[in-house]
Formats: sequence, C-alpha cells, structure tokens
Amino acid sequence: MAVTVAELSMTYRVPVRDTGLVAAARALVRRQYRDVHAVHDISFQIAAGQVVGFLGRNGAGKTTTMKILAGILHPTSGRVRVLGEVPWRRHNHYLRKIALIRGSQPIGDAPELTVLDSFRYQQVLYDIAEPQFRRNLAELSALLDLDSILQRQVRALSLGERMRAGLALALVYRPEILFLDEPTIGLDISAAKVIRTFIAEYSAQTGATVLLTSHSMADVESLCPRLILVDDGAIAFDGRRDELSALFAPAKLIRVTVTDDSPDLAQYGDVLQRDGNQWLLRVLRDEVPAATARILSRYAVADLSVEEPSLEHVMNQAYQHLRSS
Ligand SMILES: Nc1ncnc2c1ncn2[C@@H]1O[C@H](COP(=O)(O)OP(=O)(O)OP(=O)(O)O)[C@@H](O)[C@H]1O
Repeated sequence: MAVTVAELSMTYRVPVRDTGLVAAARALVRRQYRDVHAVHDISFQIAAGQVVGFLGRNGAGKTTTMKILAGILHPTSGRVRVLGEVPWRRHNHYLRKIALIRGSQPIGDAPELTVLDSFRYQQVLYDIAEPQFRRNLAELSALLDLDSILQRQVRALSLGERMRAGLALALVYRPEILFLDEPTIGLDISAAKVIRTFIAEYSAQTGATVLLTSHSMADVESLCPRLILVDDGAIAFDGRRDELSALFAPAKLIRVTVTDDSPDLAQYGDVLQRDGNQWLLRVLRDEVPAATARILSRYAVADLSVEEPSLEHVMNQAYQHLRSS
C-alpha cells in the first residue's frame, strides 16, 4: 500500500476568550483553551497508482489529514505509513518522494531568475542527478507546454504561465505521491482544464499515487474513480463514484424524445423538464428497466438515454443527508 492510515485523530488546542478589554486583559494572565477535534479515528488505505478524491464540506478535516500525510503536522493519535515511512519524521528521502501542492502555486519566489534557473535551483535543492533532471524536465515541459518560457524571466510571465511553471517546479524531482489540495482553486475554466489533464497524464505516465481535495466536481469527476468523503472529521463514505450515487441519489434520469402527439410520460417518473417532445424524467433506480421497456413498447421513441445524476447533485444530496443525520 502506498498510504495506510489507521485510527488517525487530530485535535487542535485553540485559545478562546470573551470579547472586550477586560476579557483581553484577563486572557493575558490566564489563558483558556478549547479543543477542536478536526479529525477523529479515520482509517483508509490507498494502493500505489490510485487517484483518490478526498471530499467533504468546509472544515470537514481534509487539509488537516493532508498535512499529516505530508509530514507537516504531528497527529494526536493514530498510525500512518506513506511509502512505508512515518511522515512527520520528515526524513529527507521521504520528502523527496512526496509533494504537497496547495492551491495553484504559481512560480514567483525569485522573479528575476529565468524559469530554467528556478528549475536548476530546485535541482540543487533536491539533489537531482543531471540525466534524471533533464528527463524529468523534458517530460514536464511536454505535458505543460513549457519550452517557449524556459528562458524567460519569471517576472515577465502571465499568471497562467507562472502557474504551469510552478506546477512543474513542484514536481521536477518526480514525487511518487501527490497530495493536491484544491489544485484548481481560483483558475479560469481553461487553466483548470490544463491542470486536470496534466494530473491525469502525470499519474498515468509516472504511476504516481494522487490524493486530491477539490470543491470542483469537474476535477473530481474527471480524475477520481474512488472517492473518500469526510464529514465532521470522520469518514462518511469510501468507494466508487457509482456506489456514492446509488447511496445518496436513489434516482436516475431518463432522457427521451418521442414522435407521438401529446404522450403522457409523467406516469413513469418525475418530470424534471419538458421541451416539446423531449422529456427528462427522474426515475428510481430499481424502476428504470421497467419504465424504459414500457416507454419503448408504447411510444414511437426517436431517442432514449439513461443517465446518472451529476456528481454535483449527488454530493449535494450527500451533504444534505449528512447535515440532517
Ligand atoms: N491550525 C488550526 N488551529 C485550530 N483549528 C484548526 C486549525 N486548522 C484547522 N482547524 C480546524 O479544524 C477543522 C478542520 O479544518 P480543515 O482545514 O482540515 O478542513 P477542510 O476540510 O480542509 O476545510 P476546507 O474545505 O474549508 O478547506 C476546522 O474546524 C478548522 O477550523
């Protein structure tokens, strides 16, 4: 297993005080604290090469878990092994095998340098042998279309170019595990698509394991066959996307176009949309085979398709369910 997490818990101790000057003065002498249980008792495993979506509402505990896996935080309790290592020991050889990327992380620490100089600096920092460096850079340049900007100064790049270079810079030592925390946050549609395509190709080409948090369902839908849903610091679901749909969205959609005059398709399901002879029906999963068979036998059907509800709808249902339970 690339990642093993067992009974992991993380409690933050945060200072609290009442509002007002008196309370502020009192807090100087006697501080009071409150425990925030960000993550409690979570367990999961990820096999090498898997791309897993780590989802949940704001404050569910995703970033905290990622930070523990990346060795930034020491958990309160639990057992974690990533590539056989204990992350928070932060051994050099461990840190060279992983990357934690938060947000889109555009290149820019040294704006006077050229992009290639920045890569060279990273090469020294991560002690990457020359042949491997050249190979990795060539691969990343091809995937992220960097050839034309390698010789340019970082300060003169557009945001999109800095973002592509920043991503390549974070991966030039070819990490085996990527912890990606909202990698497309704040990006426009086409920039987000570049990142998504890149993540898929990087993982397919290098066999990297990816754990991805994102509130963008487009990211999750296109990249993650497996989803782990955290809620209030605990795991609420771990499985395939279709299993999540079946659990939280018990209906499918039937899209049908008929050529008959005024047929009454409302008897087969909830009518979500009707545009002339085109109907969109919501039908319970178990009833879909019988409903489609009846529609096909009774009407002149020009077109019929059965669709899964969108992931956005499924997640919305899941969050509503979790909020009320
Ligand atoms: N450094 C910290 N000190 C105290 N509490 C914290 C700290 N970091 C996070 N928390 C709390 O821990 C809980 C989980 O936070 P976390 O950032 O892991 O959530 P998240 O799922 O990543 O949320 P989001 O989707 O909003 O980024 C929240 O209640 C948060 O307020």
